[in-house]
Formats: sequence, structure tokens, C-alpha cells
Amino acid sequence: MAGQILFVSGIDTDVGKTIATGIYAKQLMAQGFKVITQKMVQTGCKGMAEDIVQHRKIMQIDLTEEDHQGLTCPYVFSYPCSPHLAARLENRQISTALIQQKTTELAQKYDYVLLEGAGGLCVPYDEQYTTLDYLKDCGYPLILVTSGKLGSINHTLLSLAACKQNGIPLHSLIYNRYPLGDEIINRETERYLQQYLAEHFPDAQFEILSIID
Ligand SMILES: Nc1ncnc2c1ncn2[C@@H]1O[C@H](COP(=O)(O)OP(=O)(O)OP(=O)(O)O)[C@@H](O)[C@H]1O
Ligand SMILES: C[C@H](N)[C@H](N)CCCCCC(=O)O
Ligand SMILES: [Mg+2]
Repeated sequence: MAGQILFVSGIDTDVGKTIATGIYAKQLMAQGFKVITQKMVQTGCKGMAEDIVQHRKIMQIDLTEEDHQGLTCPYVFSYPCSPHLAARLENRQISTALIQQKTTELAQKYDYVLLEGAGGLCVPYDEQYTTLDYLKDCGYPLILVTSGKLGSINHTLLSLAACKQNGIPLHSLIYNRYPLGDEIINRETERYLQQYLAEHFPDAQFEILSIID
């Protein structure tokens, strides 16, 4: 039986998707599951995808054969920008069908595939197709990462509205307590988002991501 594929996105780039993916993978491994992570498209990097390297470090395992074969990150671009632009700058095109084929291949071998997106929910792969379109087409349950940074309430509710409007199944909302920032804002943002989720997405989990060393 094929493994469960979960998509990890966030309210923005740099919100903590990679840390959350690594930690979640480690938690599932501790429960005895065979887990692999995948990065849809890595930009701002050469060679092995830096997010994959970070996942393995947090999971406390070496790079896998699928990492060395490029299965876990089919597209690596050097310019640190949106995938659609990074691909254009290298005169390449992103085939999301190819990415989906790699994810499916991994799901044949693992109980869980945690697939980290690039940036936030509406990041484009070309002029017409975004991460949200991909999620709609694939039907993967979504893990959305947010934080207490000022502005996160707006970005989170916008991302959640996009999920509701597009019928994206929300698996969980991960509240990242990094960066520390303003304690009053952090506490209230955490409270507000937890109650918002309970009201509008009663089947989704609200998870806390602590600051790791
Ligand atoms: N819970 C945490 N504890 C410690 N450091 C964190 C935590 N969350 C995020 N960081 C740090 O913040 C930075 C951004 O985190 P991360 O790379 O996970 O973001 P991202 O959403 O995956 O970014 P991208 O869109 O580039 O994939 C990194 O330097 C990371 O180490
Ligand atoms: C380079 C960065 N760390 C991410 N890998 C890509 C972020 C793309 C964001 C595009 C955008 O929303 O404007
Ligand atoms: Mg990342």
C-alpha cells in the first residue's frame, strides 16, 4: 500500500517550513514509521538541495540513495527567487508531472512522504501554474506553517481562505515560535490563530513548533 503524502507549505518564505518538515519527520520516525522528505523545487542553491540536507540533519540520518539520485529534489536552481523566475533564468522549464511522479515513487517505499513546497502557497512554477494549483490537482493534505511575526495573522487568514476556497484539505496549522520577537504579539497571535482554526477548520490540528538549537 502506498504511503501517505503530506504537503508542507507556509504563509511565506523563511517561515520555518524546513525546520517543521524535519521535526515532523523525526516525530513520525520515533513512532516507527518509514519517512522521507522531498523538496518540490529548491532555489538559491547548487548541487544537493539545502533544505533536504537540513531535513536529514534534523532527522539525524545520512543523505539517502534517493537524495543522491535527485528523487527527493528534482529541481535545483541557483538564483534565490521564485521557481518560475529561477527556471527562466536557466532557460529551463519545471515539469510538475515529473515532480509528482517522483513523489509517487517515494510513496511506494515509505509510510510517509513529507513534501516541502517553495515559499508560500501561491508561488508560481511558470506563467500559469502555482503551488495552489498543484495542491488542487494532487489533493495532498496540507500542513501550513505560520509564526508570531507581525503580519502573520493576515498572511495566515489569507492562506486559510485560499485553502477553503479551493477545497484544499488542511491537515494541520503549525505555529512556529521562532523568531522570538514581541512576547505580547506572539502570545496573542498564537491564541487568535488557535481559536480561528478551531472555528473554521475543526478537523485540522493546531501544533506548536518550539525553537530548536
Ligand atoms: N523553530 C525554529 N527554531 C530555530 N530556528 C528556526 C526555527 N524556525 C525557523 N528557524 C530558522 O529560520 C530560518 C528560516 O527557516 P526555514 O529555512 O525552515 O524557512 P523555510 O520556510 O523553509 O524557507 P524557504 O521558503 O526558503 O524554504 C532558518 O535559518 C532556520 O534555521
Ligand atoms: C529563495 C527562497 N529561500 C525560497 N526558496 C523561494 C521563495 C520564493 C518566493 C516567491 C514570492 O512569493 O515572491
Ligand atoms: Mg525551506
